[in-house]
Amino acid sequence: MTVIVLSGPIGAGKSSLTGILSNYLGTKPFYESVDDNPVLPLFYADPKKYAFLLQVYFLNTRFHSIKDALTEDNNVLDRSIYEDALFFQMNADIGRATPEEVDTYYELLHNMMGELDRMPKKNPDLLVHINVSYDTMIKRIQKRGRPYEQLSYDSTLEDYYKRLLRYYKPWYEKYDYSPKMEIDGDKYDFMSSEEDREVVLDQIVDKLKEVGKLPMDWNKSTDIQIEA
Ligand SMILES: Nc1ncnc2c1ncn2[C@@H]1O[C@H](COP(=O)(O)OP(=O)(O)O)[C@@H](O)[C@H]1O
Ligand SMILES: Nc1nc2c(ncn2[C@H]2C[C@H](O)[C@@H](COP(=O)(O)O)O2)c(=O)[nH]1
Repeated sequence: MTVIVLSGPIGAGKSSLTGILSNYLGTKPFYESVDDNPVLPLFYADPKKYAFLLQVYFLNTRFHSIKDALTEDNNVLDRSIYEDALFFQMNADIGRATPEEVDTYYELLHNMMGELDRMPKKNPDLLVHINVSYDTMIKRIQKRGRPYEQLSYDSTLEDYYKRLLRYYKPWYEKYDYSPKMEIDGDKYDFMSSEEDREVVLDQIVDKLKEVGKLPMDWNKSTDIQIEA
């Protein structure tokens, strides 16, 4: 069994690369609950009121996905549960959670992570982190077009997104639950350029070989599923 998780800021390309990668490797994609998430639009309309509820919602859905992913066969997840605290801490730091909500959240997170420790497989096999600059992030958010994520919806979103990028750098550096690698999301347009897509997939395949999750002589034409 091999579990790959994607990480990165909003609009970095996680869902897109999850689809491309799982299709390429012949594995199952697991997507974050976004378009069917009833709390997300509420959060963007009134962040202070809904930050805690949204976090509990995401934590719950992420916990479900990761439990499935860690018990099923090979798969790719479009965001890691390890990013959950990054989002909540950032929101708490800008005054969107009470001290009681902060304490309750961390206790809940601790309990849930304790449950994961009891799973036969505790951690993913590889984290693929997509790095993007602020300009790229905004272009992609515009391209995707969710109204409540647009800068025109709320003038404080510029600061929120810039802050999010600042939180991601130390988060990635500290991350040590599994081997990890970075993809340059500014440089590679893996959506429209076949050449760029190949480069990115090659980088991931090379890393999977390096960490012993693909045979060294694997190539797509051999059509072998990633190794248990
Ligand atoms: N590397 C890329 N090059 C060009 N467009 C991209 C790239 N990655 C994602 N996109 C586009 O940006 C938007 C956001 O991508 P998405 O995969 O939803 O990001 P995330 O899941 O990280 O929030 C989508 O419209 C997608 O087509
Ligand atoms: N406050 C939080 N917001 C979150 C969290 N995880 C995702 N999100 C938001 C950000 C986007 O608006 C949307 C989808 O995220 P993508 O990165 O997939 O575009 O949901 C979170 O934990 N807390």
